[in-house]
Order: sequence, then structure tokens, then C-alpha cells
Amino acid sequence: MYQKKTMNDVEVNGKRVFVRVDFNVPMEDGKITDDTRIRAALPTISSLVEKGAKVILASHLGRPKGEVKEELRLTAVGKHLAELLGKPVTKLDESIGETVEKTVAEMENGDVVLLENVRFHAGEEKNDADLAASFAKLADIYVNDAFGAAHRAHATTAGIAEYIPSVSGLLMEKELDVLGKALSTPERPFTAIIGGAKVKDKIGVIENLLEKVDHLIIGGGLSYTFSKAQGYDIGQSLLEEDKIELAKSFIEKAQAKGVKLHMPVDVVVADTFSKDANTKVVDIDQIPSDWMGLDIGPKTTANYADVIKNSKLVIWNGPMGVFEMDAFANGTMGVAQAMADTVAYTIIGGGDSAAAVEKFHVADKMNHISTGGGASLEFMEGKALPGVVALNDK
Ligand SMILES: Nc1ncnc2c1ncn2[C@@H]1O[C@H](COP(=O)(O)OP(=O)(O)OP(=O)(O)O)[C@@H](O)[C@H]1O
Ligand SMILES: O=C(O)[C@H](O)COP(=O)(O)O
Repeated sequence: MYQKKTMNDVEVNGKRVFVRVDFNVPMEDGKITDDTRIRAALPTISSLVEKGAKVILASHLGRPKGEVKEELRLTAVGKHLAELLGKPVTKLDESIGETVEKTVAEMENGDVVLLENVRFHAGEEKNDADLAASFAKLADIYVNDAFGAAHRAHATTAGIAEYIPSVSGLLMEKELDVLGKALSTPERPFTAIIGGAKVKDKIGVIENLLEKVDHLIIGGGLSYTFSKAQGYDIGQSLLEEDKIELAKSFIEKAQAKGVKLHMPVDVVVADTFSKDANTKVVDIDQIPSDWMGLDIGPKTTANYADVIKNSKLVIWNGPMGVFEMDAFANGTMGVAQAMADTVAYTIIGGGDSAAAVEKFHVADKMNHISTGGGASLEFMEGKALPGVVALNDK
């Protein structure tokens, strides 16, 4: 586990503190549709304000690829942050340069400035040393609270740490603590639920978790490649031909390691990929050749709920079906409900599973919902996160 300096290890009063947050929030027509990530950064920001720091916030939004994209400015985020904080936030239209330097020089203790989307500079994603130095020049201390972007080695997530004292923020600390403890000293039975679209995206995570869990539950689009590997005909369901052998090897590895692997025994099939498709529930060995599986069936959902109920720790990443369409949402909803009802410690690995527990109104019943999609996945793969590695050791 990481042993990195935290905000408790530095004196911030009167200091200029550059805080990398992950305000990469979903937006529609200029409006924020989910402010979870902004709220998650509030403890760090408020704590720094209370301690009399000059708080300089930086984030990316979307993927502007080194160009200024009007729709990816952080203006709406700044406004919303000011409301949540209950104090003014000075939103700038640049992230480096004279105006920024002048504004920072005039900051009083406890002031909050939000820089413009750092990805408007091509050097951000390239982890350009000059750009990182320009950011570092603005501050005395660097705080990384952007767990969601910790798997990126960019100028504001990693490069900047070369130049000034660098510590983790409160959200970063919490994410690393929860996920780190779960993977290193799990309460047992420990269950992982892996769903989502593709095997290809989950190879590393399945490999790593097979070393640690007691139960592995498989669902979603990727489960059909596993079912195919078991010899079932899967009709028009999602298949990654080139991953069948890999799926077979996972099934064998689970057996060898004594990991109980749980696979769909029935599925909801549809005649087209559409919310208005004709649907029916069939056993896994009865998928018609011209139909496709788009959700786990009720028997499977009940089996999975039972495993979740009897676990002490459950980590969930990836939906069980095409939960965006009501006709194929029951499996994901059933798993979400089981997660809400269990006494187990429940961790949601960000991304679509986080969206699912929100959609089914059980988010407040989860013990931890990670703010990182890709980052939590890479953490669960056992990979080092560059944004954390870059911070000062304790
Ligand atoms: N049986 C299925 N057939 C086709 N698509 C499916 C199926 N089951 C789930 N999906 C789709 O998979 C998508 C989610 O998979 P994806 O791997 O992108 O999410 P995730 O695992 O939560 O990752 P992230 O953290 O990146 O959001 C959903 O949009 C869902 O509709
Ligand atoms: O949303 C995320 O997962 C993070 O903000 C990282 O965004 P990125 O995938 O564009 O680097």
C-alpha cells in the first residue's frame, strides 16, 4: 500500500496550494448532470480554506486534445462550486500566464481560485516539463485530490510534483485507504462482481482479483465470451472471439485457486438491440441463434444476490446488462438492491456501476462509491497509479 504524505504533514496557512481535483463531470447543454465529483472534493477544499491556505484549483474536463473548446470551459463548475462552498470562487479563463500569476499574487488567505481546463494545453497530457514547471511556479505546495485522474501521468497529476512539496488530498487518501485495505486485507468471504461490455477492458482486473477473492461473479456483455468458452451457443450476443481461450484460462485458474466462479444460468434475450425489442427469458443453453442476451435472467440474479448476501466484502465493477434500457435493467437493479441489503462492506468501482446505483436510488446504502472509473479499475488491476507515485513519501 502507498505510504504518502498527506495534508496533515504540511503547514498550509498563508501558503499558495495548487490542488488538482477531478471535476470531469458529465454535462448536458452546459449544465452539470451529476456533481458527485465536485462534492467529493469539498472536504479537501474546505479544510484548506479553514486553515488559511490560498487555494488554487485545477482540473480537466472532457478531452479537448490541447485546444480551447468553449463547451469544455470550467465556468459552470466554478459557479456550482461557489454555491456548494458558500463562498466566492474566482474562475479564470486561463490556467497559466500573466493574468493567472497576477490573480494568484493578489489572493488573500482562504481565497479560492479555479483555473481553466488544464487540457486546453497540449502539454498537459504529454506531461510536458515546462508546463508542469509553470503550474508549480504558481504555488508553494501541491495537493493531489484527483483520484479519478490518478492513473494519468499528466503535468497537473504527476509532473508538477517534481518541483514543489507534494501530498495527497483527503479524497485521494480515502480512496487509497478503502481500495487498498480491501485488496490487501479483505474481510472474507470476499466477492468481486465484474460486468460491463468487454472482456478486453477487464483482463487485468480479473487476473488480479482471481488471486484475492473467494467468489467471482461474472455478468454483462463480457459474460457471453465466458459462456461461449463453456461451450454454450450464444446467438447474436456480444462475443470477443479472440478472448475465448483467455476466458477458458480464467475458468481453469478459478478452479485451481478454489475461487467460486458464478456465471449466468439464464438470460434475457432480445431479437434486436433496442428498447422496443421482443424479449424473453431463456436458460443459458437455450439462446436462439438469431437473438442476443442483453441482461442476466431472474434465476441468475437470485443466485448472485445470495452470494452478495453471504459475503463480508463486495466490490462491484460493471453492469449486468444494458441497464440504460428498462427492458434489460432488472439484473443490474437486482444486484444493486442486493448490495444495498447485504451486511457486507460494499465498494462500487466507479463508472457505470456508480451510475447504476444512483439510477436505482441505492447510492446512499453503499459503503464506498469510488470517484474513479479508469483509476479504480487500474488500482484493482494492481497497477501503480502515476498520480500517487509522484507524491512525497512519508
Ligand atoms: N449483454 C450486453 N450486451 C451489450 N452491451 C452490454 C451488455 N451488458 C452491458 N452492456 C453495456 O456495457 C456498458 C458498460 O460497460 P463498460 O465496460 O463501458 O462500463 P464499466 O465496466 O462500468 O466501465 P467504466 O468504469 O468505464 O464506466 C453499458 O453501457 C451497458 O449497456
Ligand atoms: O473520468 C475519468 O475517468 C477521469 O476524469 C479521467 O478522464 P480521462 O479518461 O479523460 O483521462
